[in-house]
Amino acid sequence: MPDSGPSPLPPSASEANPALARVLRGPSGLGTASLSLVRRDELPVPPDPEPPEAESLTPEPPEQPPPAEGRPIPGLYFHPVPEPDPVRVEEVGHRIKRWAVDEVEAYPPEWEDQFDGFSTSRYMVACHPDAPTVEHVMVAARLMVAENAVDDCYCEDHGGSPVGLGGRLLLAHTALDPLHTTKEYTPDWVESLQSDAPRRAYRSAMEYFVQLATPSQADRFRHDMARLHLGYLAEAAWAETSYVPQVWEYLAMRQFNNFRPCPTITDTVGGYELPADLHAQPAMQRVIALAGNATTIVNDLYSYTKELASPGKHLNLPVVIAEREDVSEKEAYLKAIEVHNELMHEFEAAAAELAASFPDPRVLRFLKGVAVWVDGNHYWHMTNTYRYSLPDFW
Ligand SMILES: CC(C)=CCC/C(C)=C(\C)COP(=O)(O)OP(=O)(O)O
Ligand SMILES: [Mg+2]
Repeated sequence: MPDSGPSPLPPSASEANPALARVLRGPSGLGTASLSLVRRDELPVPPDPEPPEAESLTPEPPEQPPPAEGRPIPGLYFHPVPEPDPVRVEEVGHRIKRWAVDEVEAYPPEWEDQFDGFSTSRYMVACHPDAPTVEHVMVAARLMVAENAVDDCYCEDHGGSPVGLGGRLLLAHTALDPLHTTKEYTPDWVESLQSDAPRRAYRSAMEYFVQLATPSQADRFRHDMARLHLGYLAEAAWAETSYVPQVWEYLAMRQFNNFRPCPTITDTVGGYELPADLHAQPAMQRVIALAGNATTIVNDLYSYTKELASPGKHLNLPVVIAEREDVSEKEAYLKAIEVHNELMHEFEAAAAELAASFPDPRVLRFLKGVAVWVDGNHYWHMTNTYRYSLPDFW
């Protein structure tokens, strides 16, 4: 298996937990090379536009973009990641914009700044350093853009609303999980898939995804997307009645309205398969759920000020804790950090336990892929200063 760089854990944590360190290093030894089905491609380095001057023949080191900015939330438990490969970031950036603009018309020209500010390519390259080709990263990038188009256009920022959301989500879900019906009604359904940006994006992103995924990986993804849509519906139902859930109820909703569909495609994007019966093991399901929950509470923390500034009451963990536990905004935010940290520790403990008890190389590589996704997700939130800013609590 290609090593994707240094372990995302600081040495002390890896040393303290050899099973976890092994998970993060990934499988090695006889037979494990075949777990990567495709070799990682290298992008050609573009030629210099000007031939070098005679006096400047001393080779200059290649120019690197400055490291991304952003500061971590004080007290948050996370692992730093290496800066994502800049050549890949640029290439994925070009390709994803071409896809979004030309192939699926995912957004109107006036949203271009927001599309660029989202930095899909940096996000996905950071989360999938073991993808064997740029096209593998693109599969994750298209799905990410499509998922955000649905969230923005149906649920939130760009004209979304809780009213009628169930119908819209169900019809969009058929772009992932096709309708099988009579000849008379099929053309109407096919036409509907082109009728708005979320459906065009879902349909196209899924078409690319199934070309790389096995049938069981595609089915896993459909199931995770149904979970996500269920979470959106609970959030919308509470918004319609102005219900502020209890903290545990909020956490249950956020386990579904969750990043889960992103880390669970790590094997498809990595060019191998975690077989369905291993994916379905209860211990694996717990690891995946904890990883999804930690990554999603990271979003609640980094997007806190953005959501406070948005119209109406936007639920996130600090907001719900403040209201339901009758504490100040700052106390609630600090408690939400503790909730996140406990989820992260539980995730790592569960992953280490599973790795030790089930040292199948595909399980180890998948666990590593999920752990790297968790760290890349934190990196993206921390460095996305276009989108997020920290509250003034320290
Ligand atoms: C990419 C994907 C599967 C997203 C699904 C759920 C989702 C939109 C999030 C977990 C992000 O939460 P939120 O809607 O609060 O996003 P922002 O805070 O607006 O970035
Ligand atoms: Mg948020």
